[in-house]
Amino acid sequence: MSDLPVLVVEDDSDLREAIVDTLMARGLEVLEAADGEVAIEAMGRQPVGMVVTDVQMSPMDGRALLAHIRSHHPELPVVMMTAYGTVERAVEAMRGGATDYLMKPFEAENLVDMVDKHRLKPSAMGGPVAEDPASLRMLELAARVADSEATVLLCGESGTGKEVYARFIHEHSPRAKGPFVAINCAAIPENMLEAVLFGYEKGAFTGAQAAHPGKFEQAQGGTLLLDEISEMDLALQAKLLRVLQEREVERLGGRKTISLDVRVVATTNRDLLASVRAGEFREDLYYRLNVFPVRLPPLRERPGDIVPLAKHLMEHHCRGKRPLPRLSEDSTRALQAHTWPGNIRELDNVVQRALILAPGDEIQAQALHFEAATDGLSSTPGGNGGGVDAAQLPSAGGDIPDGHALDDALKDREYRLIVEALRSEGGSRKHAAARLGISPRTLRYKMARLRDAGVELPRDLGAKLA
Ligand SMILES: Nc1ncnc2c1ncn2[C@@H]1O[C@H](COP(=O)(O)OP(=O)(O)OP(=O)(O)O)[C@@H](O)[C@H]1O
Repeated sequence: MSDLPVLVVEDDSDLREAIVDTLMARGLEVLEAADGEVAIEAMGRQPVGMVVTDVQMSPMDGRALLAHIRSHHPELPVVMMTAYGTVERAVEAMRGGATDYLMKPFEAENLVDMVDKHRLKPSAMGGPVAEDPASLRMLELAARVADSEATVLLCGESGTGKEVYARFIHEHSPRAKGPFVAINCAAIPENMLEAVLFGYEKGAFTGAQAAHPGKFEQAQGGTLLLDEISEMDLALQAKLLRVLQEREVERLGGRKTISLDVRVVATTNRDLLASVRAGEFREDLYYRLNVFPVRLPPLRERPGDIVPLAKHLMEHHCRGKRPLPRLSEDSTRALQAHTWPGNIRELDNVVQRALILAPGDEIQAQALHFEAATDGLSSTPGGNGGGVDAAQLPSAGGDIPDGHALDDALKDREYRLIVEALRSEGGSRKHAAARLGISPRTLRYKMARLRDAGVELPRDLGAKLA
């Protein structure tokens, strides 16, 4: 999505015009209002990325506007413009929850710096698409917490965008210039995870031919994302807790401790508190990670995002390859009617399939094939059980990747076997793994790899451990 507009609220029309012109000259989208009431109306019509407001206005002044914003959009950045010499006003504004203040008269550069520093920039660096009010609230929250050093725990179903939000938090934090290092705790074999996280010295174990810094060290000065933290075994959880408490790490086989300056963001698609109750996750680690929990709602709870996300994903996949097709009205309706158990990852798969099936300039509903396994059988408009009917493939010149047919067929077979095994064992990973003749860890690993490859496992499966 494009950047959210900056809302300028000022009753002095000359000053308002000057501010608006200054911001527009920098390429920013701007909305204007002459007092608090008009500003609230404008915010009701469309989301904004920041408010710059005067204090003294009528009928509704800046203080009342700020109070309204804090109760309706708690995380929206608000900069108050106060008259020179009224320091008390500035203090009062900050107490009322203003993000910052500008003392009048101010230079154009000060204004621009202030706006650049605080405004929400969802489109920057592939940031989250957020159009639904629920997503905007989440984005505001993420922007607010980004500014702090707090450990963040992002919880949400698989495919809701936890990693996207983790990056957003990093990119909007004072550590943005530092590294962002991600590690998927479920995708690394158990016996390797400790070495990967904490690093090792040469000879620490068979095969350690050279010293290697761990992910914690690699993230120095930046952010470390511990993805799927619930999948870490209890012994390693204890070591992780120690590292987080002491803020220092010791490489495997090493003797010196290395001080850490790393902000940690963790994600989970399981109810971590339930894992604590079940004795699978350490309570002390849970509380250490849960300093600032952010829940990412499933896509079905933010319907206003579905079409903007579909367009964003289409743009992403078409860039440099083909002109962007339109979504027909019936396909828009079908997208909105689906419940998206696999969330945005499922939407991405649907979009990619549609682009293959509809090489023209419009995507019709029959090109939309929803995941077969998500709701048992089919939710495809064409009622084909979710599978792609060969008759619907474009005859020639279609954008079908070649050279991966065997690979895809094997992945497909593996996926089906895993789903079948999980189904027959009522979702128990332990028993499904036994049925497949592999360890539960390997099953978890394969499931994570499938997810990374964009394959969504049915939501009702794969959540139980025993
Ligand atoms: N708000 C968003 N805007 C744009 N793309 C998004 C958004 N949310 C998710 N995506 C895309 O959807 C896919 C899944 O997102 P992501 O990997 O962040 O989900 P997740 O919740 O971390 O999933 P999992 O729990 O399975 O690891 C990615 O391709 C990501 O780029």
